[in-house]
Amino acid sequence: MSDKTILKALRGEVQKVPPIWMMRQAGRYLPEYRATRAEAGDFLSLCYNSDLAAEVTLQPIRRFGFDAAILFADILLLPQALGADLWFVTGEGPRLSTITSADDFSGLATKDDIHDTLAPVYETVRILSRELPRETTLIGFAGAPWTVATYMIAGRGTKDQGPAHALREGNVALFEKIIDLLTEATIEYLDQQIRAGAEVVKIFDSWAGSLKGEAFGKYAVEPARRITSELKTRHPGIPVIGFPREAGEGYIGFHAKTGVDCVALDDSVTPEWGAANVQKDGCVQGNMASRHMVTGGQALIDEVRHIRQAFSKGPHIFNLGHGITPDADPDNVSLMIETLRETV
Ligand SMILES: Cc1c2[nH]c(c1CCC(=O)O)Cc1[nH]c(c(CCC(=O)O)c1C)Cc1[nH]c(c(CCC(=O)O)c1C)Cc1[nH]c(c(C)c1CCC(=O)O)C2
Repeated sequence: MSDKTILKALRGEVQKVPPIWMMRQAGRYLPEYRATRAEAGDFLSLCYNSDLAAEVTLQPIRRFGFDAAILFADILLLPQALGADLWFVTGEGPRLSTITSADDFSGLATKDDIHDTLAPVYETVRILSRELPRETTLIGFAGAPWTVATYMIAGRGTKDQGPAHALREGNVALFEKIIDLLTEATIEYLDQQIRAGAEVVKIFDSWAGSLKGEAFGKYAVEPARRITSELKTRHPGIPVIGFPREAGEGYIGFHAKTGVDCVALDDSVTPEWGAANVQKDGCVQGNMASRHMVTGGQALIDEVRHIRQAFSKGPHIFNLGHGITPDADPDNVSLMIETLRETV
């Protein structure tokens, strides 16, 4: 059994000091990231340059000594591998060709055609599994089908995921074909990441919170369950982290319904609520507000201690509730880690 702290937490061990990593830990708040990104040319070129993608993955490990490294890539590389056009508009975010008709859908590739495009990502994973310190866990990831579908249908990020909800209500057959294709392609994508050396995989469902009631069950829970169960059949024991962001009540029972080993919590729930309602079923990850990485000070210190204490009775991986933002101060990241690791 591995003694890596992240893997221990995922096996359900309660540790005196919880392991820590941070969503978007490789990112624009770090000067060394901005330099490597400039060397690559643009964000997508960085994602597909295995040496430079491995380099930016390692930067926050060298600087801060996090317990886990997350593969540097993006959830939108999978739609690109399926044939969608993808580009990033500086200061605005991603743009994609849209999928809103049966014709658009029939132009997409199949789940087995994705690997030529994604081969550099698998190579990044192989480099990282050689170069990471032995105590650091390597996390692979993909977007959840619903979240990826919201970008493919709208062609961009949306506040309320309106276009995806409209398709779900107006043409459920087409909508479900998109979800099925993404579910199957995600299984193949994560399978290859695991073969290349990912020790854990995380499924990012950033827009799960806009699915309510039955729709949450069908399009957030069920795809996560299918992906998790198939990966665990192919790779017995592979730990899976689910992140149905802003699911609220939907977090309750998510471990059991999907089979994930860990549920990542955003900061719209309190750690006390998370401990009582979610951690009782298994490991949780989270959930400090990202703004503390901008504001720092005593409030940051108090909040790290508060979260650590609230989750101290069960398995816990310390993290933010969402990604760190470009305006964050790296010194606040150091302060968070020092505070967490102080003995109490
Ligand atoms: C929705 C989503 C995307 N990408 C991702 C999600 C799900 C998680 C979340 O909700 O944040 C996930 C993601 N994106 C990135 C990673 C790498 C690993 C990590 O450090 O966490 C991961 C896991 C790098 C990235 N992905 C992106 C950046 C910034 C790109 C840059 O360097 O300019 C990084 C480091 C770009 C991106 N990628 C995406 C958007 C909307 C944007 C633009 C917004 C922004 O600029 O922050 C799609």
